[in-house]
Amino acid sequence: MRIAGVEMMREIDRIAVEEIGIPASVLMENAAIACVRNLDLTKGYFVVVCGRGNNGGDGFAIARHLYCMDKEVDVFYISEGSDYKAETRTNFRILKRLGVPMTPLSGETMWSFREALKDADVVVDSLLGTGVARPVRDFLRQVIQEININSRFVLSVDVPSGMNADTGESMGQVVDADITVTFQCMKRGFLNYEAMPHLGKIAVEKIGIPGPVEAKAEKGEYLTDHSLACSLIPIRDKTGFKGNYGKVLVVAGSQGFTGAALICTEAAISTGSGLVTLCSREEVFQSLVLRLKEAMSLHPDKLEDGVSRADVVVFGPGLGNFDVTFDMLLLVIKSMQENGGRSKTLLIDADGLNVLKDRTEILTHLDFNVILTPHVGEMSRLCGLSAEEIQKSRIDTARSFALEHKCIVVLKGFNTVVTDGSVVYVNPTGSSAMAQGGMGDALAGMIGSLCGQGLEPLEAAVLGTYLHGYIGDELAGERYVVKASEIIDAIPGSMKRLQDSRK
Ligand SMILES: NC(=O)C1=CN([C@@H]2O[C@H](COP(=O)(O)OP(=O)(O)OC[C@H]3O[C@@H](n4cnc5c(N)ncnc54)[C@H](O)[C@@H]3O)[C@@H](O)[C@H]2O)[C@@H](O)CC1
Ligand SMILES: [K+]
Repeated sequence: MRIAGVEMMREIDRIAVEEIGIPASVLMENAAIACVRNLDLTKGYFVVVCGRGNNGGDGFAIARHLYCMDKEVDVFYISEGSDYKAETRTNFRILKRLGVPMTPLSGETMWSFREALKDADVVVDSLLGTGVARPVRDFLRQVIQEININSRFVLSVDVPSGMNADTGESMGQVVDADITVTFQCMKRGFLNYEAMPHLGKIAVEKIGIPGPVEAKAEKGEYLTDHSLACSLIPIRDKTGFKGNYGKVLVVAGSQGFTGAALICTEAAISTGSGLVTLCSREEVFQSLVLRLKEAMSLHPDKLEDGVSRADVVVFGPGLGNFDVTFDMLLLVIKSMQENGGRSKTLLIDADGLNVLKDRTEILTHLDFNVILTPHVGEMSRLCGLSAEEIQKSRIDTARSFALEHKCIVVLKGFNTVVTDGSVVYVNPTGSSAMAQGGMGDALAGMIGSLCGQGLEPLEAAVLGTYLHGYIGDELAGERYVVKASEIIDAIPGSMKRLQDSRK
């Protein structure tokens, strides 16, 4: 599914109407029907609050549909504007002629508006959509406050009124929706954490604009679809043997952090790697060897040999933020440059990222694929921006870092951003039930494993993140929190189910 900002939505609309010839009134009608589909029609009394733009026009059309269904509907509108666009005016006039109760909002009608909001089973918010162009002040601000204080359940049409659909920021006052029915594409601003409390559940509804029209205006930003993730799961050949499914070398684990090494290694095995080897720091090597079953072990003295044999190196979980970790990373990089280059992938996670602070230039001229999997704190150390700055612009931060350093960035957190600098996939799965130590180690092992099984690094990162969160969501249905080891146990079953579901 594509992600769009305001300018892209306008362009999609323009192409659909002007170049393809789809009447704007058809789009508005489809938008209204899509909203009605998301309303609880067992309810009887609806209040629709309409602004002056086409968002308001959607609201007038929604009110008509509800009226046709014999629902009790009250429409409140900002004012009868001579500036209505044609489709909005048409829908306004139809309602007038039908005799649907319509009240212009003003100081005098505020009392009856408030009472209607309190009585309504559902309030439809179509005051402002993507066209919010200036700070929300004075009267409109008061109208939004009344909606927030008095409503039982609010459906926002396209965008919670007062929210900037590009940034997710409040323009002064924002409607608190229970559900936001947004049209055609996921709005970019909805992915900012600041926006989330206002959005409620998000339903992205097509309104009759064909995919190729969207594609003409697109900016290479997508939400990972379930169907895309399912299609990426590698098909295992009946005659395949372990050598076909990738040799993954995990370089992980030091004193106090042996769990990270084991989790990462086990995750790679459970995701389907043919051969997984763990190389740990000397002081924990012996104890870790005893705990490995399917995986092999490699003494750190043999690191170079191990790298030369591996297809993928996952470097960093639990290695410690020490000079020796940086030295090991340099050794890995040198060995990968000398042995195989292009066909190999290096995934750097956790302490592998921490030791890159102020040294990221070493990533820029490598012959092989590099994937970085930072959480926001690690990203902050890598790029020098504060955590707050990054959280406000997660997509842009990840994208520009990936472009500059010629690598793939997986910026973890809710709505993990996966990008190679050219395209962006935002991951919709996962939740704070997964916010525990070890989760990132599991993700690193999963992505590394998928690279070794032949997926392009970007595909591996997209699928790995999706799967990781998807399994977490499945488990969180029955648990307060989900442990990394539970994710690992569930990987093979979930991959099989998802793969079978595409048949
Ligand atoms: N393909 C599309 O893009 C479609 C868009 N539709 C709807 O059209 C909406 C966009 O319509 P518009 O561009 O007319 O924009 P809006 O309806 O979002 O708002 C524009 C109106 O609000 C006023 N306004 C803006 N900021 C204000 C503020 N802070 N305080 C007071 N008034 C303010 C403007 O002067 C203008 O009259 C979408 O959100 C969607 O709901 C649908 O009708 C279907 C098709
Ligand atoms: K709205």
